[in-house]
Amino acid sequence: MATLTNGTGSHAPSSTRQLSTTYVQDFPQARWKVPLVGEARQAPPPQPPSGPRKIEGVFPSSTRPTNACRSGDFDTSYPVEVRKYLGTYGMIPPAIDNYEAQSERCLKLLSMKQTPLEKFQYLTHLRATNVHLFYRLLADNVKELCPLIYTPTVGEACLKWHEIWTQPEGMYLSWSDKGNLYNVLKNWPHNVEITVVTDGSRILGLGDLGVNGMGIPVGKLALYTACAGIRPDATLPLTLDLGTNNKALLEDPLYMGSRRPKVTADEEREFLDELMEALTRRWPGIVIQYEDFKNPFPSLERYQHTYTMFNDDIQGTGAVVLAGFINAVRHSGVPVQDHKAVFLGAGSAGVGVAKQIVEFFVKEGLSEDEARRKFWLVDSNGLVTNDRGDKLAEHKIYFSRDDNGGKQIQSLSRLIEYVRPTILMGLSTIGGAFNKDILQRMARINERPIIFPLSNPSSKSECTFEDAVRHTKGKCLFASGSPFPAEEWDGKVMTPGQGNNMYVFPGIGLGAILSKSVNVTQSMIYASAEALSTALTPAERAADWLYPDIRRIRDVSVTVTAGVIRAAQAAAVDREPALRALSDQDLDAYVRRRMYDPFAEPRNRADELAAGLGRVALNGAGPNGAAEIVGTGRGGLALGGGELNGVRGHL
Ligand SMILES: NC(=O)c1ccc[n+]([C@@H]2O[C@H](COP(=O)([O-])OP(=O)(O)OC[C@H]3O[C@@H](n4cnc5c(N)ncnc54)[C@H](O)[C@@H]3O)[C@@H](O)[C@H]2O)c1
Ligand SMILES: O=C(O)C[C@H](O)C(=O)O
Ligand SMILES: [Mg+2]
Repeated sequence: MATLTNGTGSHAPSSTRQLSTTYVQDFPQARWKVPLVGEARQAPPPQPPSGPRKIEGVFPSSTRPTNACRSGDFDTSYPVEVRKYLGTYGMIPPAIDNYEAQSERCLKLLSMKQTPLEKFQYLTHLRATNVHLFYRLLADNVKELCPLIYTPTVGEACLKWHEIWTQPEGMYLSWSDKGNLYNVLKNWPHNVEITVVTDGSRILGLGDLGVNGMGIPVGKLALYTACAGIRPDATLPLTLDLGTNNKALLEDPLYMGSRRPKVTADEEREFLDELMEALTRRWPGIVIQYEDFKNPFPSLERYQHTYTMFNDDIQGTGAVVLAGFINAVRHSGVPVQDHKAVFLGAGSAGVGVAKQIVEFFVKEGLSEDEARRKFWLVDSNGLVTNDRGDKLAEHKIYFSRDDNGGKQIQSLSRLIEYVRPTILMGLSTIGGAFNKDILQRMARINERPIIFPLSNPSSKSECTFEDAVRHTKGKCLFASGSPFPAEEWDGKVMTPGQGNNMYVFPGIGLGAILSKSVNVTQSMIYASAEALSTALTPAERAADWLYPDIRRIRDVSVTVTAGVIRAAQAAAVDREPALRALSDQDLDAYVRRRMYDPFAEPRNRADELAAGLGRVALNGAGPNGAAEIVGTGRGGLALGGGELNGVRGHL
């Protein structure tokens, strides 16, 4: 049987590489029967025979993979012989496209879709029908397409998931599967290196969406592939169906999750205990990213020292905001020790970010207590203080103020006058909370106010970039969670930073995979922030940017990955000693080599075919007479005379 390639591109030399038979997006329904406890598993479906493929015109069906929908195999850039090799000959329109034609067709189709959600649906369809083309298109148009497959459009897609769902794209594990999770996971046909898991209980700033939250793991993992080159078939989007308290969804006949209230915290913990064990038994070495859980602190504390896992909303967000903060502090002209921060929102992201910045202040020479006291956190009950009279959630206590002199400040504008902060962060899910008055106050107090409205999606952003520029008269140093267009002020184009964890989680995950880390340590998270903060070009810095151009995200992810690997080595949690000996330059090159390149896919298939040529020679001439294959890189493949990677063959 053809086996899967390693998900990060850690292939054998291309000539001996074997073909991936199926892709995440296109598994056959019949294989998805879940065995009940004690029930014998369904007999596996017939597999293509192992050993070299026969290269003979159209393959007899017995030698073809059983799943006829291997989406990457239906690439219209494959020449006739590759199509025959893959068993897709006759199933694709006859013309052999080059990438330019493919891209033009896709972008035309995309432009015909009226709304972002329709564009999201088209791109979902493209991924399901030609996964490599989807990633080629994404690589070439990352700035334009990311907002359509990820934040903010993914938020709308999650709200409507039960109405727009067309095909499986990941796994759902239900409360009723408890005790049987490992068996259910066995249904997943691929070798998984990374999973993103959510219980759907806090999807962006949109609240509890139950299994509609699946859009988030799907979107995050698409970025893992696009930004960090983790092979699509090595990623597993995972949604826990543990009930929902969203009444509207529970009453909606189209809702696709269990119709039960959310399980208790204790029950969820038991479920997660089993899940963590099952995932690592099924795929030893798997990296597990927690995403969009309502209260993610207990699970992070419980698993971070025993599994290779991290929480993106606490740690990834902390890292990405720290990176932008480091750059903003440089541009602000205010010395590090003189900064003071007001945070609207004291949840997983707010506290995660504040803790990460505390670590930075400490590295800059402040004592931990001095650093902690630079933060004034506000939640839905006002300023978080020791004497507020309510029982504070565990994670807020560290930042709770004891110097408020008995005063409980509930208005953000009064708090700003009281604290006179240099930094205003928004992680509250309250769209528009940074109104004109707030922004003007910040601009009166500071020469360069640092304004980070980080809530997602755009409708929940505490302010728009346009408002921030206008009401601070172009003085703000700005980053938001969701993307905003550039603005002009005083004849100067101002570009907003996107303080979204998408800049770091791909590199954290890839770094953990490549270094084979046993844990994801806090030092690895911190390293991702430091690496990101250094990844700007001189031109980007000169223009006061806080984050690198998103179009360079693959290069940036290499830098972040390398930083994470070095931190894993320093913490001695790595299990890939060979990487320790590499120079920094060689480590970068190694990371790049391991990344999936969707543009190389046509060539990879041709390599496989070329590798089969020896067998053809043994068997005699192929059915099409003499032909040669030429690789044309991005342009796909064309039949004709020439050489491919030094391999010259006749069919
Ligand atoms: N930019 C990023 O990369 C990024 C990363 C993670 C989370 N986020 C966004 O941050 C937001 C919060 O996420 P979270 O995980 O912390 O959620 P959470 O539910 O844990 O926290 C929300 C916080 O906001 C507070 N809040 C709610 N209403 C308020 C009000 N009227 N005034 C003041 N505070 C109020 C809550 O009390 C709570 O402390 C979400 O919109 C999420 O999408 C952004
Ligand atoms: O999903 C995002 O865009 C960022 C973040 O993880 C969030 O929860 O908002
Ligand atoms: Mg999140």
